[in-house]
Amino acid sequence: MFTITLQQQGDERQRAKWLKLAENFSILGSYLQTEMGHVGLTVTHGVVMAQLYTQGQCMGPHMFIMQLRSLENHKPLPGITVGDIGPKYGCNDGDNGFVRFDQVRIPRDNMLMRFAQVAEDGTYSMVLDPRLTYGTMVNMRVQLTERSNTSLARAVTIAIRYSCVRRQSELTPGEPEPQILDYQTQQYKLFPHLAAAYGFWFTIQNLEAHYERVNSKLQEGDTSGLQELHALTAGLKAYTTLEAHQGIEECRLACGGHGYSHASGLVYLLTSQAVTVTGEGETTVMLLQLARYLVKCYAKSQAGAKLPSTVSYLQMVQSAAVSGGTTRDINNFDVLTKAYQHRAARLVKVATEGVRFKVTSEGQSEAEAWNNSLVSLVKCAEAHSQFFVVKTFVEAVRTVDADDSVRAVLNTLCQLYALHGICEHAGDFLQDGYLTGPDLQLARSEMCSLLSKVRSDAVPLVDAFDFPDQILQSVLGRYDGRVYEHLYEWAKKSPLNKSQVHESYYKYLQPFLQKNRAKL
Ligand SMILES: CCCCCCC/C=C/C(=O)SCCNC(=O)CCNC(=O)[C@H](O)C(C)(C)COP(=O)(O)OP(=O)(O)OC[C@H]1O[C@@H](n2cnc3c(N)ncnc32)[C@H](O)[C@@H]1OP(=O)(O)O
Ligand SMILES: Cc1cc2nc3c(=O)[nH]c(=O)nc-3n(C[C@H](O)[C@H](O)[C@H](O)COP(=O)(O)OP(=O)(O)OC[C@H]3O[C@@H](n4cnc5c(N)ncnc54)[C@H](O)[C@@H]3O)c2cc1C
Repeated sequence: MFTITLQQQGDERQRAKWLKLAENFSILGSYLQTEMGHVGLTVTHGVVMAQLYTQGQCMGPHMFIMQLRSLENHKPLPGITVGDIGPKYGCNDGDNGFVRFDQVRIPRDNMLMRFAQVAEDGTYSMVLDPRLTYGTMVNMRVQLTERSNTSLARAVTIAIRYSCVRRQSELTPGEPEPQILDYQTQQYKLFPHLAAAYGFWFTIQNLEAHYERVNSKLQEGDTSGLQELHALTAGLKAYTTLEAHQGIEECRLACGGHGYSHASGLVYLLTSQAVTVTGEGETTVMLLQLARYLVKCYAKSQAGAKLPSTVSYLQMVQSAAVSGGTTRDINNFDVLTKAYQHRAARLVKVATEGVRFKVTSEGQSEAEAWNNSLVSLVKCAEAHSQFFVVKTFVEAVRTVDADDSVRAVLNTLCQLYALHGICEHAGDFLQDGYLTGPDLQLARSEMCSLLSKVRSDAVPLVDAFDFPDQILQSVLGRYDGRVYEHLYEWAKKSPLNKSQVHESYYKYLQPFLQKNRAKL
């Protein structure tokens, strides 16, 4: 973060001034908060998040428009050093840069003053909640959740289509090689991600509606929903971006050797997904923002306060003895939702009590206790986010406007998503005896039955995402399935194939080979 000292001048007609310039592209902007921003070669201006000092006091982070380059010749302005940061893991079409400010002064007018203002005499005043300054990040986190799901859906489309084209080995001796999608392991790799893509889609509808509700209240000056929204978006951003990233990598691996080629389209998807895991708030940092909120809410509920809707379940932490102990209908949506609710509530309780115990019984400071509880805090935030997805998915398949056959397929996907999560995080559900060993055994075998149920609908389910080939950009995931002809065509386009004998042969290989042969 940067530190800005304001020069006292300017007025408040900011929107009229800046929006006019931005909207007709007279200036190009970047967001400069953390240590890698889009400022390299293109932009003329940046919105800098910096500590505001006025009348000798630090008022915390605020946003300022900084002109970085001359509008005449694009050269950096005095005191500003700006440039490109060099090649990255992905997103190399993005213009990420570095910038350094040395004794740069800006007019007071350049401070974005919607939520907090500095008067000409330096007096600071705050409108509404200072945390509104972070609002852009909330919006971007909703967008990244949406974007991640699109990327995951693209990856499963590619991998499932290719798995119907690719035939390998013998399933039944003497029979033709099966499509690799008929192998249970291939289904186990791909179908939970297909289910997640559908579950996340419904979750995003819910999240966007929640965002719109809070945002319209904010327009009226009501900030009461801000913290719940921030926590929810931070958690879902962290959870879905990472799940999508891991899902895309699994899809890539499931395509064997061709998954390693750029022709698959999966390499691009993977590297561009990686930025969503880190950008706009790194996963652990985001989960800890949510955990902070969950811990506060749990404490409030213990004191008898009513909680907002997405965390109201924390008021009902059950003991396993009340609810667990018998084998149950593990496919039932109520059973599944309650299991996830119990897991999340229990892990929030464990994390909160862990922090408290360290302070009260071990004499640790609040900060030490928090740091020594980070692993369980992250875990409870993950569990909360996954519970939100399961609950939303279940509600959506129960209420979706669809005919019975479509609803049946969605039911199967929802059960698969929830059962797969239980098998993956079995320890969380078993630890306090809420689910039992026999429950888990049943969950695993039901999950495997669901895999073969999804098999017959897998291709229509990915076709329903409706990605045209031009968007999918994948030889493996072509709608017409003509993978091998087009892999050959794709390979032929490599610049190294322009001539039958590459120029490097004459320059390096021929002399090398001739020298060796002469020694024989
Ligand atoms: C082509 C692919 C597309 C991908 C593009 C990717 C491009 C990437 C762009 C970027 O990355 S832009 C930079 C984005 N930067 C971040 O996301 C930083 C992440 N860090 C945070 O968000 C931190 O929380 C913070 C905002 C830096 C604040 O940290 P700090 O330690 O100062 O404050 P805290 O003590 O954690 O929180 C104080 C208070 O504020 C509340 N809060 C925090 N964030 C928000 C928010 N977004 N909305 C509302 N409220 C927020 C937090 O809950 C605390 O509240 P209380 O507990 O005190 O009530
Ligand atoms: C391609 C790309 C584009 C970007 N574009 C922009 C942009 O346009 N504008 C902009 O402002 N920024 C941009 N960023 C920066 C991005 O916002 C940050 O990289 C991101 O928020 C993570 O912060 P960091 O890099 O400081 O990581 P760090 O915070 O240094 O994280 C490194 C490690 O430390 C851990 N860690 C950090 N803090 C804590 C904590 N409190 N508790 C526990 N563990 C912690 C993290 O979990 C992580 O494991 C971009 C990043 C990328 C990759």
